[in-house]
This record gives sequence, structure tokens and C-alpha cells, in this order.
Amino acid sequence: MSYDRVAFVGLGLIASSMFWAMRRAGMGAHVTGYARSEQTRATAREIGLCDTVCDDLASAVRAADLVVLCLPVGAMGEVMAELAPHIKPGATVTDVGSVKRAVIEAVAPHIAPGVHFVPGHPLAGTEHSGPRAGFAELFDNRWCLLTPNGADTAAVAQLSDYWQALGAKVEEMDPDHHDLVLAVTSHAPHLIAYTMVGVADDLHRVTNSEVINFSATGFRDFTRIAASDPTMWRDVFLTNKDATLEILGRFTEELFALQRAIRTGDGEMLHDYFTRTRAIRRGIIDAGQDTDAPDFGRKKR
Ligand SMILES: NC(=O)c1ccc[n+]([C@@H]2O[C@H](COP(=O)([O-])OP(=O)(O)OC[C@H]3O[C@@H](n4cnc5c(N)ncnc54)[C@H](O)[C@@H]3O)[C@@H](O)[C@H]2O)c1
Ligand SMILES: O=C(O)C(=O)C[C@]1(C(=O)O)C=C[C@@H](O)C=C1
Repeated sequence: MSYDRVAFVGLGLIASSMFWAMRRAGMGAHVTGYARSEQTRATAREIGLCDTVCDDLASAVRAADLVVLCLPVGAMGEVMAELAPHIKPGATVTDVGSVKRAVIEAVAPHIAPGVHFVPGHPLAGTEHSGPRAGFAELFDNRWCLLTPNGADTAAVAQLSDYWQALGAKVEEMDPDHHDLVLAVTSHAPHLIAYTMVGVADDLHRVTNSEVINFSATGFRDFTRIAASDPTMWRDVFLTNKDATLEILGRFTEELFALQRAIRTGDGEMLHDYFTRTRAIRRGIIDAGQDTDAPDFGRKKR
């Protein structure tokens, strides 16, 4: 059974992609949206994002069967506290945050009895943000992880069906496990990309175009990732602190080992290491999980 009324709180990349994916799927739900800034609401109205863009939180969520929090992770608790009294009994609240334990801790205390809370995270995104950044194909064939944490099974099944209609594949996961896995596959790699671009910038050549002009695809990929939204990523690192630090500790150990191999001329070690990592990439491709940045012929709105 699909939802009759859906509300998006926060109208950026993920909310707008969800909205266009709903329209593509032919979902008949009435969609309301709320964004904190007047400018974002004006843009949303201009591009036809949502059936109704509301100027206050209460009007956006009052009638909704599904409320989707599409905000930076650090803002979820505060916004949920404000909208909690306006959510109707029987509704489901979900989120799309990149970290799950911190969102559960911030949001769950505000969930009234009779309201279902099913946290979620679509593993799909780009370095772009804001209401114009969304596109209907973003979630196609990508995972959406739900971390129900004991939520009502019918509410979980309904949300799972909804994400599948948006094009995603759905799996359930324990929130702490989610945070550790994502620290490896997304959070630490982003920090490494930010660092690498920072290092290049420190050499004062990036902005003078030399590094840009002569950069190979590896560095260009880093610059794409390092162009991601600063607020979103600040919140990811501050709220997934333990798992990220654990993975960065391991990363540093490996980096030192490779550094030593280079210094001592240990070609065998380097070759063995790169052979092992190449096999991992090939395994991902063989499993049909090539995670290269999607383009999908994104439409400009
Ligand atoms: N961008 C990605 O690649 C990606 C992928 C998957 C999940 N996510 C997660 O999805 C969530 C939204 O990300 P996005 O990429 O859509 O971001 P975005 O920057 O495109 O949109 C965020 C929206 O939240 C609003 N907002 C920000 N702070 C607020 C506050 N304090 N109160 C009220 N509204 C506020 C902004 O005005 C904007 O409308 C984040 O939690 C992020 O971790 C992002
Ligand atoms: O492709 C990108 O731009 C992304 O970084 C998307 C990405 C990722 O790391 O894969 C980023 C954060 C989200 O939580 C999920 C997806």
C-alpha cells in the first residue's frame, strides 16, 4: 500500500530526487514540502517541486502519512522536536541521514506513541546540493538501508515498498553496523578526498590551474568528492566520530606500511598490495555493484 500524503522536510538533493522519482513512478500521493529558507521555498515553487510548498513546518506535516526528514544529520533532532506535536497518529517518520545511531538518538525521543519511526539511508548522492540538484534516476539500482531498530514491521514493509518504487534495492541493517560499514565505504574516503585536495591546495597550484590542467582522473575524482556540501559532511564526521576514527586509525597504519615499502624499495610488498586491492575492485564489478559516480544525463532545472 502506498502513502496518500508525503511530506519532505528539507528540500535539497535527496528530497528533490525522491520527489521526481515519485512522479516518475506515477505515485498519486499529495506531496508537501518545507524548507527553512525562503529562497529554497521560492526555488521549489518555481520548479514545481512538491504539490504544496509550505511556509511553516506544522502545515507541511499535519496531514502526512509519511514524513521524510531530508536535513543535515546535526539538524534532525532540533527540527523533529519542533514538528513532533503536529504529526498525526499512525504516520511514519523516516530520514535519509548518512549516519544512523546519532539520528536515532536525536529523533526517537520526540516520536509520540502511535507514530512509527523507521530510519533510512539511500546510498546514492552527488556532490551537488539544493532543490535544483535532484533527478529521478538517482536511486535506480542503489541500496537504501533501513535501520528499523524494533519499529513496527508493517510500517517497515510499507517504507521498503516505497523505496523500491523509487528504484532502490532495500536491505535492513543494525544502526551501529551501518555506521561502521559507511565509515569504511563513504565517510573515511570523503575525508581522504578532502585531505588530498587540501594538500594540493597547500601547494598553491590547484587554483593556479596547473594541478587542474594536468590532473589525471584519480585527482579529478577526489576534487568532485571534495566539492560535497560542507555542512552535511561536518555533521557526518561529528556524529559518526568513533567509527570514522577507528577506520582512519587503520588507514593510517596501512599508509605507514606502504610509505615504508616505498622508502625501502620493497616492490614485492607494493605489488602484492595492489594485486589484492585490484581483486576487490574486480569483485565489485563482477557482483554488478560498480559504484562509479552516476551521471544519468542529469537534467538541469
Ligand atoms: N548528498 C548526498 O550525497 C547524500 C546521499 C545520501 C544521504 N544524504 C543525507 O541526506 C540528508 C540531506 O542531504 P542533501 O544532500 O539532500 O542536502 P541538501 O544540502 O541538498 O539539502 C538539505 C536541506 O536541509 C535544509 N536545512 C539545513 N539545515 C537546516 C536546519 N537546521 N533546519 C531546517 N532545515 C535545514 C536546507 O535548507 C536544505 O533544504 C543529509 O542528512 C545527508 O547526510 C546525502
Ligand atoms: O557519489 C557521491 O557523490 C557520494 O558521495 C554519495 C555517497 C557515497 O559516499 O557514496 C555520499 C554520502 C551518502 O551518505 C551516500 C552516498
